[in-house]
Amino acid sequence: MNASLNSWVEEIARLTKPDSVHWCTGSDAENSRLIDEMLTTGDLIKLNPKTHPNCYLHRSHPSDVARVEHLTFVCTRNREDAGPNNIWMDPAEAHRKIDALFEGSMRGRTMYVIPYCMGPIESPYSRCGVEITDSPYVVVNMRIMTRMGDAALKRIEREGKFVKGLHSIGDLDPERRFIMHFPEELFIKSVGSGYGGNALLGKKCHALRIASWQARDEGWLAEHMLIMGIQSPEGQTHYIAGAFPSACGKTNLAMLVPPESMPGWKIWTVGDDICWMQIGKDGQLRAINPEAGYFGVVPGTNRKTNKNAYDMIQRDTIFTNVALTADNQPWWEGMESGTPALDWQGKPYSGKGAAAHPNSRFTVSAKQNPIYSSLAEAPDGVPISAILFGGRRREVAPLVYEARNWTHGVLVGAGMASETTAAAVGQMGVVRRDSMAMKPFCGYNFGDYWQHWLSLEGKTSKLPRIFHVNWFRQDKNGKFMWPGFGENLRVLQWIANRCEGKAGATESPIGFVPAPEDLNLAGVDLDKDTLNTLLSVDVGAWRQEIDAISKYLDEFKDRVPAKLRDEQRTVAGRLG
Ligand SMILES: Nc1nc2c(ncn2[C@@H]2O[C@H](COP(=O)(O)OP(=O)(O)OP(=O)(O)O)[C@@H](O)[C@H]2O)c(=O)[nH]1
Ligand SMILES: O=C([O-])CC(=O)C(=O)O
Ligand SMILES: [Mn+2]
Repeated sequence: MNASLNSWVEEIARLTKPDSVHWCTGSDAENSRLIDEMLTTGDLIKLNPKTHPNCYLHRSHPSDVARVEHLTFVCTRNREDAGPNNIWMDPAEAHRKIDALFEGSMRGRTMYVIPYCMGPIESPYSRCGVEITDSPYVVVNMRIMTRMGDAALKRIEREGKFVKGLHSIGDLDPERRFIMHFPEELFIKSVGSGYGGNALLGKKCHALRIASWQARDEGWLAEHMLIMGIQSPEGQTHYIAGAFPSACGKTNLAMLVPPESMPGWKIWTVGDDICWMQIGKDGQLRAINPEAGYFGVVPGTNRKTNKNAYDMIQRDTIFTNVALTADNQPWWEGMESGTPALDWQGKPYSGKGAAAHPNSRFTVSAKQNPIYSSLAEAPDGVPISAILFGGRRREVAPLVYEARNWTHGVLVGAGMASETTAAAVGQMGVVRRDSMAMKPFCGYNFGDYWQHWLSLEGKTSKLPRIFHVNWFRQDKNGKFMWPGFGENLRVLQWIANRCEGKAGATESPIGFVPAPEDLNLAGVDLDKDTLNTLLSVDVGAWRQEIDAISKYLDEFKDRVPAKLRDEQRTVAGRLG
């Protein structure tokens, strides 16, 4: 047994005073026992076993349904290292403040010790952690989302190094809720929330906030990206990584079903949320998915929009905050069948408002995905041909454009903006800058992060091409102009062809945009005017956009790389 791990666990037990300590093995028997206990306490509700075998519903506290960015801290010795993109607290003060809430917080409860590995156990790109929690819901979710238990513990004992995560649900009072990160200590402390992004510490806290810090030090990237393979009818596969903000389409794109009018195309999912990339021995940027499951947005999922996701959540799935039908089946908005009887809080559904919470989620093993890539567990990951940046923009951003080069692509990512969603507490639908979809997740100063991205160019000549996409442009009536979902493959086809030098494009001040004839639109229902709008670059609007990006960069003062500043001026110059 690893001595430092042991003494840390003992120290935490002295602080939190649980009734008992349980080291999780990850076994089926352990999982069944925890589920049975939660059925007894009411933490889980068994769903209809005829329609949804081994499926459970968890209802979280109504004040605890999403990530809480205003309560999420990055605690570095030097304030500037956390940057204006994070809320900072002095590490000593943060420890003091949060430890007071951990004092005796596990009294009457079991303390679970969860050794986990982010990434395939055998991959040199993977990293391990140990989460201590008093929530059995966290344990059963971590078992799906990570490689948890004995195999991870073995790797931790071998390596000696691991990220520490301490979590307690506390009393769920938002006044006593904090998600704190100590990147210099590889330590996470989270109290007062049981919601996924705040409580499954392997996910956002470790695999993004702490890992982004480690990645900068070690020369790799930890990103909020999906990873997918697109196979052409000729059998050529390109792997693409895509950064879209929370609830902006990563899961759906990663599991895309090709439209009937594109026979022979195949899609393979590698990951739907987090992507770790390193420059491989071959000079290619290679990606692994550090997760083992999906913690996905439920509303909107149906047989037409995302058949792969819909099919896989019919069994062995944990649902959080969905509605229920009269015969105990899960129900949500956009499901397109069935009727809700109880809303997500378990109250009789009144017919007013949403029955399922807009940020209700499913937790399911990646192994249940019918198109899970055969290379998803490859220790060396997959080679990335293209990186996509995208967001929800009802205006301004065209359907797709390609950056001129790496530096321009980094500016495109840095300047990204998107409308806020239900994935985090706060106002919805407000456009905000969300660099590389990492605004809530980068564990250090964005200025340094952009510099890190720029620096990759000096390390290999085989970097992927960079594109920006937007499926969310709206017409005057607020209707999405692009059909989205499976039809997004048409844009991916153009992107794959660009990577092979096979597709045409028109040069615009913001980059290369396809002309209508450059896209394969056979079989898609889209009128000419709509298509022209989707592919147009409104120079006036873009002048305002680049001004806004310039002001945004100003916030990062002297940490903004000069090269990024120059690039922004070049684009401004092109816009006139
Ligand atoms: N109109 C339209 N909606 C989409 C499209 N793709 C996804 N959505 C909707 O956007 C919402 C969120 O999509 P997800 O794919 O779950 O988002 P995500 O980026 O994986 O989100 P996180 O898990 O929060 O990081 C769902 O309600 C989808 O139905 C699209 O191409 N067009
Ligand atoms: O973190 C979560 O709980 C879910 C998620 O993927 C996100 O918000 O981006
Ligand atoms: Mn996410």
